[in-house]
This record gives sequence, C-alpha cells and structure tokens, in this order.
Amino acid sequence: MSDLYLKIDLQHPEFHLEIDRRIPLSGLTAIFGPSGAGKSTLLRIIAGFERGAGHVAFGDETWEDGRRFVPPHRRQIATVFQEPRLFGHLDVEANLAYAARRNGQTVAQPALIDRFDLGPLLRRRTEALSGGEAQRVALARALLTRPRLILMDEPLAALDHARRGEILPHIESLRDEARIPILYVSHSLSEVARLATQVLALDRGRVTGLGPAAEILAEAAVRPGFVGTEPGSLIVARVTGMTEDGLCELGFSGGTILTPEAMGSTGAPVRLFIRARDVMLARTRPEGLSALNILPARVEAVTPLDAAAAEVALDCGGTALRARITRRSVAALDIAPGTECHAILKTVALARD
Ligand SMILES: Nc1ncnc2c1ncn2[C@@H]1O[C@H](COP(=O)(O)OP(=O)(O)OP(=O)(O)O)[C@@H](O)[C@H]1O
Repeated sequence: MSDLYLKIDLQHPEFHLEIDRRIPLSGLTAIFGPSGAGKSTLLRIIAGFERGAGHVAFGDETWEDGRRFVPPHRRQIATVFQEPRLFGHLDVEANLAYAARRNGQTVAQPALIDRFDLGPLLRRRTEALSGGEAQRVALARALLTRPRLILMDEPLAALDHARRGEILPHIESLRDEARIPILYVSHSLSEVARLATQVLALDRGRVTGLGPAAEILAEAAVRPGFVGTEPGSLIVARVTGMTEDGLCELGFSGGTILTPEAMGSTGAPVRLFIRARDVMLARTRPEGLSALNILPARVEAVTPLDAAAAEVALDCGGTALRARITRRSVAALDIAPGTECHAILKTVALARD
C-alpha cells in the first residue's frame, strides 16, 4: 500500500488551498466537499496538471517539491473525468488499441473488455455511444495504461440517474478487484456513501476530516452543513437478494429496504444516505401507499428547527434515522420521545442526492 504525502500551499486571488497530510491509499478514497472546496484543484495538483503548489510524493517517489517536478505522463496515473474524452472518429476497439499501444501492448486485454461489457460495442464509433457506454470505455482505457493510481473527477456527474446506476457497479468492482488505489472527487454524499473506502473531506481549501468512510460520513450526516450537504442518515446495509419482480433487497439492523437499483451481488456491503426530508412518519403502519419501505421505529428526540419544521431522531432497530417533518405533524401525530411509529422512506431517496 502506498501513501500519498501532500504539503500544499496554493494561493489564488480568492482561494487558499492548504494541506499537510499523509494519506494511506487503499481502495477508493473520496475527496469530498461542497462546490469550491478545492477538490478538483487538489486532484490536478496530484496529477501534475497544476504546478508549484508545494510538495507531492507517492510512496517513496517525490513527484514535486521546490526543485523537482515529475510531469503527468511519467507519474503512471490514469485519469477519468466527467467527460470521457475519447477519440470520436475512432471506434471503441481503436480507442482501446491506442491506449494499449501507448503502454507497449498491441491488443486490448480481453479481460478488460469483459469486465466493462464492451464486447458488443467494439465496432461502434465512440461519438455514437451513450454517456454511460462512453464512460465504461473510458474506465477500460484508464486500466490499459497499467496505472499505479487512478484519479477520477466527478465521473458520473454528466450522466442521468439510470446511467449512473449502470456505471456504479463497475467502479465498485474496480475498487474491489483491481488493487489500484483510486482517488475520487465528488460532492455527492450518496455517491461517496456507496463507493468510498475512506474519505478526505475538504471545505474551503482545508481538510476537515480524513478516515474510514462510515466514520466521516456519519459525522457529516449528524452535523448539518458539515460538508455543505443537507441532514440525513447513513444506513449500512448488505445486499440480501432479489425479489421476483426485480427489486434489490438490502438488509440492515432496522429491517429490509427494497430498491429498484442494482446494488451489487448478494452479500455486498452497501451504504445508503437517506435525506431527513425524505422520511415521513405514521403512528400506525399505513396501507395503500406506493412507498416500498416502511420501517418500525421509535422516537428518540424531537428538535424544532424553525417556526414550521422539526427534526425527529428515530431509532430504527439500532440504526439512527432522522426525519424532517412539520411541527404541525408533530402535534397532530402526538410525537414525543418514546413514541412507537413507522418511518416511510421515499424510494427516490436511496443512493441519490
Ligand atoms: N487557476 C485559478 N485561478 C484562480 N482561482 C482558481 C483557479 N482554479 C481554481 N480556482 C478557485 O479555487 C476554488 C476551488 O476550485 P475547485 O474547482 O478546486 O473546487 P471544487 O471543490 O472542485 O468545486 P466543484 O465541486 O464546484 O467542482 C474556486 O473558488 C475556484 O474559483
């Protein structure tokens, strides 16, 4: 396992990035924070696209310090951006062959073509691909260069929800099987909750947290505004199976959650972020409701947020769940600490922003 050592002091007119950290790299490290936090700038410095920011070392190799600068193409890194940046006039096979040649190979590796389901696309011109297909080609191409580190900057941001669902399992398998550390820039809490092994939280050019994903995200979830996201709850679950009608079953301490999204194979750990405003409450189990997920819960605390809204902290079989409802509903349902109730999750809240 290699460490990344960063001692950065970069001053732009309106922005100061200041980091002094050693980051142990394994699995997927999400660089996470609100817009303008400095995430992309940090990734560009690590890639070598931005120069003069300080000291950057990977393992025992210094990539940049006051005297030395290793250019991007000599760092053995691969980059995947929001836009796939393929050669539009070439077909998929030729795009892969180009990357393979640059790496001293003559043919694209069949295992990679299988891993990213590219077989049926090989003869297609890349300009005719959907966003999700093109991003799969970009991921395969990144691996063909045999990188020691993969840098991804919001690779799902340009895709719609369905396409994101298509790509997420590929990024998960890359994280779990390729044994190449990934640095992944995102401002999407749900994406980070699903993908990250560890999280480097950034805010206004400073590191505000570094550690295992569940720890840092749980902190983000209970501190409103911690990373510029809205309040919600982190649920740690595991894929337990599929229903006959194609829903994925996720088991956690509070019961089972169903989602139409593909979340990986049985046994796969999954983290979900449920926004507080996507949780409704009922005193009795509602019937005739289209919501898939209704979970028994007990009220722990009720905190007024403003004149109209309140936050209700729930215990859902040992998992903390937060609901944001109106104070009128709190009064109408007579909700107080100790109340047994049912939490209704709107399905759209799962693994989404
Ligand atoms: N070359 C530059 N000159 C001046 N300011 C810059 C330059 N590059 C970035 N900035 C500023 O640095 C800050 C951080 O930008 P950066 O793109 O790294 O943020 P980010 O966290 O990736 O945001 P987003 O999620 O919106 O992409 C911004 O305020 C941006 O305007």
